[in-house]
Amino acid sequence: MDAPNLEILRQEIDAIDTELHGLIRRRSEVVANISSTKPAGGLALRPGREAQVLRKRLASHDGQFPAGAVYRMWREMMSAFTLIQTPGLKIAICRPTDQPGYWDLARDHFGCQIPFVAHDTPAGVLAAVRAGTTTIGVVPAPIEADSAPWWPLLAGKDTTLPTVVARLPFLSMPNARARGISAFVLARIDAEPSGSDRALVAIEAKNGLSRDRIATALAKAGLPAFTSALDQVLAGVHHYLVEVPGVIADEDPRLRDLEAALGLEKGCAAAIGAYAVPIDAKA
Ligand SMILES: C=C(O[C@@H]1C=C(C(=O)O)C=C[C@H]1O)C(=O)O
Repeated sequence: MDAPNLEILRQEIDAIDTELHGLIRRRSEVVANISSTKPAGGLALRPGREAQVLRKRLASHDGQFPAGAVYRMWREMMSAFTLIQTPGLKIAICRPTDQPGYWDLARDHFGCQIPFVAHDTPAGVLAAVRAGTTTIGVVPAPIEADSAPWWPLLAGKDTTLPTVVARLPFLSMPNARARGISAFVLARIDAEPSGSDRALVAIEAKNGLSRDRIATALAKAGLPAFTSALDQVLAGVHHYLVEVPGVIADEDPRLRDLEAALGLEKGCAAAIGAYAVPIDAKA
């Protein structure tokens, strides 16, 4: 068999690149049309839709080119399109100097175009997100050992409080620093369903609640069984973070039934957001 003609093959690559580039510019025009339907001055981010786009790409991918590279190309593209639609968009990241891994998580997700601002604490990120509508926050995922957890604060009623809208990594990257860590994305928009999601419910109680008691109350309220739960005692008050399948709006009447089933006052159970189940979590 004759050796492949490099000149011809490279001409083919050039033709493919021209086509790909043209498609990206065409996609940009479609995004501009979508953008014109969105309210001005807001955050043009649709995390549920983005998760659907990515799941579709990864489900239909095969061949030698790494799925992670496809994923990152789409993340770069979608983040640039979010930036084009959202003047003033910024990412506030909790990135203590000794934990660079969170920066990698945020960059793998939000790409290289959106300005990033580093903060030392989740409280700093939360303040930045609350200061305007176009700052998205990235904070470490909750852990039980945390002495100053950020998530109980999201249960408040203040309109500047953000919700959890995504969990990172959606797909982990092989060369990210500190693999195994996760982060939550906070934004001042409502969480939206992607088809496979986890809703976060924060519960505040004066007295401790057992996992069994919470499980029974969830069932009584017609809510799904929890997939994870963690607790924290802050200034003598017990806080629980319960994850259940789906997306729950804060006005969902099942939250009021949950409070009743737990013998708590109205407002003690709050939906604080939801995230698309990461690809990694299913593997
Ligand atoms: C294009 C949109 O805006 C953003 C960009 C997206 C994209 O580039 O595919 C998807 C969702 C949004 O975060 C949209 O809302 O569909």
